Amino acid sequence: MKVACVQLDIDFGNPQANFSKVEKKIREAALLGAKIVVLPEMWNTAYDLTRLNEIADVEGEQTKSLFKKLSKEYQISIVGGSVSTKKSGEFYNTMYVTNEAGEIVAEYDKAHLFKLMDEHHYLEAGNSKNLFDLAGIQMAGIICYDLRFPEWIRVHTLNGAKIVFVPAQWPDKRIDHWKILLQARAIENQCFIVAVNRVGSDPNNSFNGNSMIIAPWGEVLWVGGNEEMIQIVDVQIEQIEEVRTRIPVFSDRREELYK
Ligand SMILES: O=C(O)CCC(=O)C(=O)O
Repeated sequence: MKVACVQLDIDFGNPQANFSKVEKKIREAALLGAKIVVLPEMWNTAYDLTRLNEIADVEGEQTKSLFKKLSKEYQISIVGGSVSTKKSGEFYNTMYVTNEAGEIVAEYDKAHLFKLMDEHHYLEAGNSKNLFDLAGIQMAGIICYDLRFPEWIRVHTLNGAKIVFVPAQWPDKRIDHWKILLQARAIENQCFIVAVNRVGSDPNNSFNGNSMIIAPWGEVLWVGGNEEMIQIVDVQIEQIEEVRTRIPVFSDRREELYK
């Protein structure tokens, strides 16, 4: 399964520029042969939180319509990173996912809001899991800070997720945490992790990419540099079964001890 990570810079508070860049990048990834295209977090506005009322995507309509159009045109799935949305008058950090038929198969609001970047002052937290099926394979998506909650990823892999997507705007000053946590989540859950971070900077932070694709044994299949790039990796789903047979972590769990 060919998965494309689209690592990009984001124009602060300028959805128009970001929509046109993202459309171009998705087209480019599709023409390179990707079957699943993955974007970073809050790519429509970046963290311009004080202006969300003007710039957030109302009911996610612009995002959904772009993804549906491109998914149908190229028969690709899009794991749409996330966008800032305004839904029923409240603001969210929302991931949309489309399948190859151009149907929306997931809508997820970031569950753990990141106080260090003021999300809790401006956004509402989501309360639902994010499991979806693409090409007959169960997958899951979390967003950035959600990565620091191993139980949140575990609940998704216990429900069958074989690939966990992690779009982010993870600042360079904590990039070591990002890399170590991503690798740990892949090893402990014996699943693929596909993580896409942004590059560039905003008024408060700078971002150095390091997007990653990690195999269920923990091997880093690809790590991005510090600039915009599209990378396609062929993810071999059958590796999961091999790893889970070699070390049967899921059947060795002692659920009764974990309360
Ligand atoms: O947990 C971190 O260090 C970064 C999290 C973050 O930047 C976010 O959730 O937007």
